[in-house]
Amino acid sequence: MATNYATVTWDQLHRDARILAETLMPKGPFRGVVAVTRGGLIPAAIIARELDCRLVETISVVTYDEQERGEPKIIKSPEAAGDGEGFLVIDDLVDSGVTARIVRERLPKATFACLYAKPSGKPLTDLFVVEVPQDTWVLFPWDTAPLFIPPLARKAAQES
Ligand SMILES: O=P(O)(O)OC[C@H]1O[C@H](OP(=O)(O)OP(=O)(O)O)[C@H](O)[C@@H]1O
Ligand SMILES: Nc1nc2[nH]cnc2c(=O)[nH]1
Ligand SMILES: [Mg+2]
Repeated sequence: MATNYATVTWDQLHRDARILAETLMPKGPFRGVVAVTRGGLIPAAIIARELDCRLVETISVVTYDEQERGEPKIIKSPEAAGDGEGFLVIDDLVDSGVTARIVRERLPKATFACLYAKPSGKPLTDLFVVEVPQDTWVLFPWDTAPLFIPPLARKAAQES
C-alpha cells in the first residue's frame, strides 16, 4: 500500500503531456492514438492534439486486486488499431504493470507511452516522463479538490 502521495495539478499534467508529445515526435508520424481508459483519456487528448492525430481509439482494461480472483480483462477492444502497428498507446501511469502488460499483448506492435512510471511497471513502457517511487500514490487532478485549511494561528488557539 502507498505510504506517500504525489499531487499532480492540471498545469503539471498538461506540461508533462506536452513534454511526452515532444519526445514522441521523432518516433512518428503515428496513424492514431489509443487511450487506455479512463486515466489515459485526458493525456491522450493532449498528445493527439500536439501530434495532429485525429484518429483516437480506446481500450478499457479491468484489473482486480490480489484479494479478488480473476484475470485482468479487456472490456472494450481497440478495433480500429489492429495489432497496434503505427499506433501510439497512452496511459496516465504504470504501477504494477498489469494493465500495460495486457494492453501490450493486445497491441504488440504499438508504442506504449505514459506520463508517470513506478519501478515495477517501468520496463513495460517505451517512454515515460517522470519516475515515481513504488510506495507513492499519484493523485491526479480528477481525483482531488481544493480544500479549506484553517490558519495555523486558529488551530493553535483551539488547542490551548
Ligand atoms: O500498472 P497497474 O498496476 O495496472 O496500474 C496502472 C493503471 O491503474 C490506473 O487505472 P485504473 O485501473 O485504476 O482505472 P482508471 O484508469 O479507469 O482509473 C491507471 O490509470 C493505470 O491504467
Ligand atoms: N490515481 C492513481 N491510480 C493508480 N492506479 C495504480 N496506481 C495508481 C496511482 O498511483 N494513482
Ligand atoms: Mg487506468
